[in-house]
Amino acid sequence: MGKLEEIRERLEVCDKQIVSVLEDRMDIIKEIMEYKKENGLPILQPEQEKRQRKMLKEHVKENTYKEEILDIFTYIVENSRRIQARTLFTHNIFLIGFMGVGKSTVSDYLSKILASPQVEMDQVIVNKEHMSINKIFEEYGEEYFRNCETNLLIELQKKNNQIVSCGGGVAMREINVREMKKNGRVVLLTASPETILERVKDSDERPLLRGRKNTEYISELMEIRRPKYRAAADIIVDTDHKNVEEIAEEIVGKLTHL
Ligand SMILES: Nc1ncnc2c1ncn2[C@@H]1O[C@H](COP(=O)(O)OP(=O)(O)O)[C@@H](O)[C@H]1O
Ligand SMILES: O=C(O)C1=C[C@@H](OP(=O)(O)O)[C@@H](O)[C@H](O)C1
Ligand SMILES: [Mg+2]
Repeated sequence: MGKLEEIRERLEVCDKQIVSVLEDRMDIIKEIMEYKKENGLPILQPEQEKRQRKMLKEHVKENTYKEEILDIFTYIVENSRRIQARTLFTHNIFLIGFMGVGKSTVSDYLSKILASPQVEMDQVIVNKEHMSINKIFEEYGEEYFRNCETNLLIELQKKNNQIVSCGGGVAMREINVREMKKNGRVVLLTASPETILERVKDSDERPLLRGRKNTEYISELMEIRRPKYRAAADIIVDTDHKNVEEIAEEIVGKLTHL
C-alpha cells in the first residue's frame, strides 16, 4: 500500500468514529427530550445551549483548530434542534389570533429554536402578488386577499414540520380551519385589547385597523372573532405580560401534552 493510501485509510477510520459519536450524541438528545416530557420539565431551555457553547469554547481555547471546531458545532447544535423538533412534532404548527398578539414574532423565534421552516403567510402572499397587504386590500378588496390565504393553506399541506404564522383573519373561514387541521396543530394566542393597542400602535401595515386604532374598536372586533378563534384552537396561550421565550415554552409544553 502506498503512503497516501495508508493516510487516507486513517482518515476513513476517523470519519467512521465521528459518525458513530454523532449517532450517540443524537440518541442522547432524544433521551433528554423523552426525560423532559415524562417529567413535565421545560422543553426548550435556550440558556442550556448557551452554557454548552461556553463550556465548549473554554474546552477548545488552546486548540489549533478552535475556529473550525466551533463552526462544526454550530451545525451539530442546529441539527440537534431539528431532531428535538421531530421528537416533539411531526405535523405543522399554525399560530392564529388577533392582530398584534405576536404570531409573527413567536413563530420566528420557534422556527429558530426548533430549526424548522417558518411560513409567514402575509409575507408569502405579498411576495406572490408583488404588492403590500394594504395595496392588495385597496386594489382587489378583502375577499381576494382571503382567497389568497385559503389557497396558500391548501398548498401548505404538502410539507410537515413548518411553523406557520397566520394572518389574523385566517381562522374566520371554516375551510381554512379544516385545511389547518389536516396535518397541523392550531395554537391560539390571545392578549387584552390594551396590550394589542400597545403592540400595533406604531404600525400602518394592517388595513383593518386604519383610522381605528383604539381599544373600543379592537375589543369590538375581538368579540366578533373570539368564538371562531376558540373553535379552531387545539391549545390557547395568553401572551399578556409574557416575553417571547415564555410564550414559546408554554406553546411547546402544551402541544407536547396534547
Ligand atoms: N410577547 C410580546 N411582548 C412584547 N411585544 C411583543 C410580544 N409579541 C410581539 N410583540 C411586538 O408586537 C408587535 C406585533 O407583533 P406581531 O408578531 O407582528 O403580531 P401578529 O403577527 O400577531 O400581528 C411587534 O412589534 C412585536 O415586536
Ligand atoms: O386580522 C386580520 O384580518 C388581518 C391580519 C393581518 O395579519 P396579522 O394578524 O399578522 O397582523 C393581515 O393578514 C391582514 O392585515 C388582515
Ligand atoms: Mg403577523
